[in-house]
Amino acid sequence: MSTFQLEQTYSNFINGEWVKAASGKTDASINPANRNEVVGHVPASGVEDLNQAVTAAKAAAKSWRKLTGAERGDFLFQAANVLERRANEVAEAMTREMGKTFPEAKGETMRGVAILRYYAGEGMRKTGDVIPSTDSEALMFTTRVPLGVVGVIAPWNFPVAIPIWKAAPALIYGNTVVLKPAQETAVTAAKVLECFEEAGLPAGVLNLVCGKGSVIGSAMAEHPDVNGITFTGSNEVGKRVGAAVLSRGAKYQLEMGGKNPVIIAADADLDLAVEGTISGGLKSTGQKCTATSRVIIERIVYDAFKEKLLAKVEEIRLGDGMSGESWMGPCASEGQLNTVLSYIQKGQDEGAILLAGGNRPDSPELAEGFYVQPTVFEGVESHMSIAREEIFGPVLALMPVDSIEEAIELANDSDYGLSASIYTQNVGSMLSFIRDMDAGLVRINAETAGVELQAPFGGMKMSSSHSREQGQAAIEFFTAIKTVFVKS
Ligand SMILES: NC(=O)C1=CN([C@@H]2O[C@H](COP(=O)(O)OP(=O)(O)OC[C@H]3O[C@@H](n4cnc5c(N)ncnc54)[C@H](O)[C@@H]3O)[C@@H](O)[C@H]2O)C=CC1
Ligand SMILES: O=C(O)CCC(=O)C(=O)O
Repeated sequence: MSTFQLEQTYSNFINGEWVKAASGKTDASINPANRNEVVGHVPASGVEDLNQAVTAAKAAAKSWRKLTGAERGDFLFQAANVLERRANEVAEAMTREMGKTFPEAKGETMRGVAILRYYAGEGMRKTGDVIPSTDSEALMFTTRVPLGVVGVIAPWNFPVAIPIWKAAPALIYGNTVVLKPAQETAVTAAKVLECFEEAGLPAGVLNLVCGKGSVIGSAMAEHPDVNGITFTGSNEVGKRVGAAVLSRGAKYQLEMGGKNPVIIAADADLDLAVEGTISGGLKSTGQKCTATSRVIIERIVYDAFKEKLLAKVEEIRLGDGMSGESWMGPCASEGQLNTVLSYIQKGQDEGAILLAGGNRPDSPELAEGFYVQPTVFEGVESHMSIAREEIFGPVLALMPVDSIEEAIELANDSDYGLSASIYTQNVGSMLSFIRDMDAGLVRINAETAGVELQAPFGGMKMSSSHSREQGQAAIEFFTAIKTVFVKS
C-alpha cells in the first residue's frame, strides 16, 4: 500500500533540517500523464541555499571521514531498509512525477535498495595494496582518502537509482554530498532523502538542494568547496559542467548520452530479438541513455524481423503509469515531448519512411498527458539526424545491412559509444562484436538497456568522460590514492 500524498510542499534538506528556499519560492512538479495534477511543490532555490548546503557538507566531512567503513556502511544498510519499507510510496512519487509505469518505478526503487546494500558492504573491503619497496627496511602501501564534498547533479529519468548510485559510493568512501536532483523529479528526491534522515545519517552528510540546473547546477560546478562533481544528463550541459570543474582543478565524472545500436544477425532468434528491441527501445518511453535507437538488421531477415516488430509495437498500450493496464507512459515533460515530436518531423523531412506511430495518440483520455506513440522508421541513413542525435523518446530507426562486418561498421558510425547489443547464435559474430564494437557496454542476446549495479558502467567517445560508475569502479572517482612509505 502506498501512502503517497499529492500536493505536499517539500523543502531542501540542509544540515539535517528541512528548510525552505531562502527566497520562499517554489515550483510545481506536475504529472506528465495529466498536466493538471500537481504532484508537489518543490523549492526553487538560489545560490544562497546551495552555499549553506556546501558549508554544512564541508563541516560534516571532518567527522564523517573519521568513521570506519563499517560504521558508514551501517547507515547505508539502515537507509536501504527504510527505502525498502517505503518502496511503494517512493515508486508512486516517481511514476506520478516522470511517468514511467509503476512496476518499472518499483523495480528501480528496489534497485536503489540493492545499490545501498552493495555499497554498505564496500565499507568492509580493501582500499589499498602493499607494494614492495626497493628499501628492504621500509613498508610501502597505498591507501585511499575521500575527495571531501561531492556534488551530485542528477537527471529525471532514473530519479532514485542514479542519485543513489552516485551518493552511496561517495558516502561509503568518506565523502559528504550535496545532491541537486532534476527539478522535474525533486519530490522523488525528497522522498529518498527522507529515508536517509529516518536512517539517522548525521547532519550535513547528505544534503538536498532543489532548483534550476542553470542556477544550482552551474553554481555547484563552480563552487570552490565542492571537490568533485558527478553528473548524468545531456551532452551539452555535461561538457559545460566538466569545463567549469576542470578549470578550478577539481575532479569530475560525466555520464551523458547514447545512440545505442542493436544488430540483428541473419541467424538471430527473431522473437527474442524483437522482444529485446522493444524492451530496450521503448520501455520508460525510450528515456534511457542506454535505450536502443538504431536497429541494424541483416537484409536476409529484414522483412521477417520488421513484420514481427511492427505486430508487437501495435500491441503496446499507452497510458497513465499508475494504471495496471499501461505498458508505456508519457514523455517526462512537455519539453521532452516536443523534442521527440520535432525529431519525428525531422526524420520525415530528411527522407526516412514512417512505419508506425509518429504522432500524439488521439484518444481523449490521454489528451492532458505528454504522450507520443511508439514510432518506427525505415529507410534511415547514417547521416540523418534521427540516426545521429539522441532523441530520448520511443523512436526506432531500422537500417538494413549485408553482413556482420557492415553492421558493426554502421553501429560504430556514431559520436556516442555507451551500449550496444547483438542478437546472433554464431560465436564468431559474438567475438567480432565484443572486439570491434566501440561501446562501454556490449551485450549479446540481451537488450541495450539495463545495467547491473555491481559492474562498471560508462561509455566511450562522447558518452562519458571516460570514467566508470558503479560496482567497484566507483572507488576510482570518489577517492584519491595516497602512496605511503614507512621506515622506522
Ligand atoms: N544520459 C542520460 O541519462 C540523460 C540524458 N538526457 C538528455 O538530455 C536531454 C535534455 O534533458 P534535460 O533534463 O534538459 O537534461 P540536462 O542535461 O539539462 O539536465 C540534467 C541535470 O543537469 C542539470 N543542469 C541543467 N543545466 C545545468 C547547468 N547549466 N549546469 C549544471 N547543471 C545543469 C539539470 O537541472 C539536471 O539536474 C534529453 O532529451 C536527453 O537527450 C537527459 C537526462 C538524462
Ligand atoms: O539502462 C539502465 O538501467 C541505466 C540507464 C542510465 O543510466 C540512464 O539512462 O541514465
